[in-house]
Amino acid sequence: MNDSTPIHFPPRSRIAVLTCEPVGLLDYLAPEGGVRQGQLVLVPLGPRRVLGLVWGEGAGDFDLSKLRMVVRVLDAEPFSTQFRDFLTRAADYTLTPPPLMLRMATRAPDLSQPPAARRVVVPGNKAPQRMTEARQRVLDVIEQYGGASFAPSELAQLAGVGASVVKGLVSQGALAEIQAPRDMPYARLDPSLPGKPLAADQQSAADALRAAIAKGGYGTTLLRGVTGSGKTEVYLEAVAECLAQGRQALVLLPEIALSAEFLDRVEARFGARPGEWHSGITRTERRRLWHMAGRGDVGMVVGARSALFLPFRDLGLIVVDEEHDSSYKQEDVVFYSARDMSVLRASVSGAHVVLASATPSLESWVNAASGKYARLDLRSRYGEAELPEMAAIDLRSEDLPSGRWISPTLAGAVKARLERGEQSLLFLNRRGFAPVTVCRACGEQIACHQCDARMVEHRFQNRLVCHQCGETRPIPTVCPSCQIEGKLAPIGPGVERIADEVGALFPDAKATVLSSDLFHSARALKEAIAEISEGDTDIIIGTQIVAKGHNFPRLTLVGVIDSDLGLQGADMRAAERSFQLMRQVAGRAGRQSGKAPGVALLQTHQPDHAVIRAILSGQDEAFWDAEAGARQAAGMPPFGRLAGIILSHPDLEVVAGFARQLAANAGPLVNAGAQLWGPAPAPIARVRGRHRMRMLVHAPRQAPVQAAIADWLAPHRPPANLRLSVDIDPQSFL
Ligand SMILES: Nc1ncnc2c1ncn2[C@@H]1O[C@H](COP(=O)(O)OP(=O)(O)OP(=O)(O)O)[C@@H](O)[C@H]1O
Ligand SMILES: [Zn+2]
Repeated sequence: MNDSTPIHFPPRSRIAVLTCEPVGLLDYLAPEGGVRQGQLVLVPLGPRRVLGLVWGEGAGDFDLSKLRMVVRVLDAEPFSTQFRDFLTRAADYTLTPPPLMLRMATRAPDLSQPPAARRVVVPGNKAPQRMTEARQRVLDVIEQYGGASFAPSELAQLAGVGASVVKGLVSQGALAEIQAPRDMPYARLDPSLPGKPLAADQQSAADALRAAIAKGGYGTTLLRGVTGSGKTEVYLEAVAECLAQGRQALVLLPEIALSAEFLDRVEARFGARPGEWHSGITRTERRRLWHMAGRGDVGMVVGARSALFLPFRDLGLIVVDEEHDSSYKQEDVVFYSARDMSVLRASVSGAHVVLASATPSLESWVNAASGKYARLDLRSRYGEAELPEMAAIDLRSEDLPSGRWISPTLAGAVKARLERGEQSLLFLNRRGFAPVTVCRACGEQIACHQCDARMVEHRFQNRLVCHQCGETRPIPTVCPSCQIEGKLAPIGPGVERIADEVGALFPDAKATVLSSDLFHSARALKEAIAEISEGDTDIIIGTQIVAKGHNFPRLTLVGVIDSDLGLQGADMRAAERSFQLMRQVAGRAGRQSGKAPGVALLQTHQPDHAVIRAILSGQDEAFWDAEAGARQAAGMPPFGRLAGIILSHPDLEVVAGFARQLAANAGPLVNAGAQLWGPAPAPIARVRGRHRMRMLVHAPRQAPVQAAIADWLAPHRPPANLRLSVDIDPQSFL
C-alpha cells in the first residue's frame, strides 16, 4: 500500500529534513523543482553535504531568508508513510536516535550518485549481410532469453563466441547498442508454478497461512515444526500467496544459513532466484537490491537481519526462519532484535509475520500460548525420516583419561558409522584448541592485555587469540609471568583439540572442522558446508555453526562432547539456550528418509539435570511450561521488562563515578514502577582497554520503560569519551 498523495512541498517552502548526522531534524528550503515528503535529498550542513530524508513541514522559527536550500533530490523512490512510521517507532522502542535509524535504512553504496548507465546490446532491426555459424549462435541466445538485453561481453560468453562477433553484428545493425540503467529489476518469481506435493500436516499449515495472507492485514503466526519437518516448503507457500497478491516478501535467515541450498529451493519453487541481502553480496548488488526494493521490482528478498531496514514498497510478508537464533539480535551501535522489529514493521504495514523454528524462543512460545500469535505445528519429520533417538552418556561411569574427551561409548558409536559409510558429527561449542593456557610452574593463566579475558589457543593458526577483541599473539614458550620455559600447558578442549583426538582414534577417517574462525569469508564457509553435504567427510567436528538448519544427508550420529557447558550460566536464558542448541544439533541426524535413523548421544556429568531430561524425553512443551513458570514467578521477560545500561570508559574511576551519579538520580525510573539494579562491573569488565559497568532496569510488563529511561538519562551529560548504550530486552548480560 503506497501513499496515494504524498505531500508535495513547493519550491522555497520550509521543510524539515531528518539528516543522518547527530543534529537530527533541521529546517531547509525546498529546492527549485519542489520535493515530496519521504524523498531522499542532499542538504548542506556546515561545509559538507549530507544525506537526509524529507520528513515533513518545517517547524522551526528560524528566519526563512537564512535557511539553506536542498542541494539535490536523489533519484530514489520516496520512503512510504509506513516505512517512515516504522523507523520512528523502531527508534522510540530501541531508544535509538532517529539519525542512526535513517543510516540503517540507507545502507547502500552511492545513493547520492545519479543512476549509472551501462552499455547493453538489444536486437536490432536489420538482418546481418552474411550469416555465419557464430553469428547465428549469438542471435539464438537473444532469442532464447526472449529478446533480453545483455552486456556485450556476457552475450559473447553465453554464445561461446569472441567479442568481435557481437561487435560485427552491431555494426551491421542486427544488434543495437544502447545505454541502459545499471540497476535492473529482478526476474519475476512465478507463484503459480506448482510446489512440491505436501504432506498432510504441511498442507494444512500452508492453507492456514495462505488464508491469513489472503485476508490481508497484520498477523503473526508461530510455525513450530520439529527438525526436518519441512517448514521451508510450508512458508514458501505463504510467500507464493503474498506474491500472488502482488506484494513483496522478505525471508530472514540467520546469516550463516544463507545457503546455496536455500536459494536452489526458491528457484525450484518459483522459477527464479530471490534478491539476496547479506555481508557476502557485491556493492553493485547491494545498490541494485536497495533500489529495486523501493521500486517494487523485487518480489522476494532473502536476507540477514539488516534486510528488515530495506525501503520495501509494499511488504506483505516477513518470515523469520530459526526465529530463536541469537544472530537476530544486534548488539552494536543500534541494539535491536530483528524478530521483534519484524513484528513491529508488519503491524505498521499490514503484513503477516511467520516465525519458524523447531525450538521457538520462550517469548514467542508465550505469545502463542496467550493467543497473541497464531500457532501451527508440524509434529513429525517429512517423509519416512524419523526424529533421532536420544540418549545420555554418563561421563561419571566412563573410563576417560585426563586430556581425553571422547568417551569409549561415543567412540564405539562413531566406529560403527565409519564401518557403515555414514557420517558422524561431534559437537562442541568452543572455538580453538584450548580455552585456557596455564603455566604449570607459577599458575599464571595467559590473559589479553586489553581485555578481562583469557587468551584462547588456536593451533591451526599457531597463535593465541582473544575472543573479545580479536587480538592475537604467537604461542609463547616461556611463561610471561615467571619466565620459566616449557611449563605452559593447554587446559580443556576446543574443537581443534577434539580433531586431534579424532585423528588419534580414527587415523583413516576423513575429518573436517567447522568453526567460524577457520574460514576467511562467509562464502568459504558456505562452500565447506556444501562440500560436507555432498562429499566424503566421515566425521564433522563443529561449533554452533553446524546446528543451524543444515541438511547433511549421510549424517546419522550426533555426539555432544560437553552437554553441561551451557547449563551452569547465571544467565536466566542458560537453560533455554542449551535446550535449543542441543535440540537443533541433534536434529541434524537421520534427516534422509529411507536411510538409517539418527542417534544423538549427549555426554554429561549431570544426566538428571532438568534440561537434559527434557531433551531426552522429548517433552518440549513441559520444558517450556516449566521455564515460563520460573520466569513468571521472577517477573522476568516476557512477563516483566528488562533494559541493560552499558557504560564504558578507559578510566575505571570515570565510568564508576558516572554510573554512581546515574544510580543516585533514578527518580524517573522509580516513578514509572521500575527498579534499578547495579551498577556493577560487567562480567567482562574490560574490553579493548575500556572498563565496563552495567546496570539493569527491571519493570513490570506494562511499565513505560523507554520513556522512563529517556527521562532518567536526559539531564546527565556523560564525560568525554564515555560510551553509554541502552539495550532494551537484552539477550546478553556480559
Ligand atoms: N513436501 C516435500 N516434498 C519433498 N521433500 C520435502 C518436502 N518437505 C520437506 N522436504 C525435504 O525434507 C527435508 C527437511 O525439510 P526442511 O529443511 O524444510 O526442514 P525444516 O523443518 O526446516 O528443518 P530444520 O528445522 O531442522 O531446519 C529437506 O531435505 C526437504 O527438501
Ligand atoms: Zn582482548
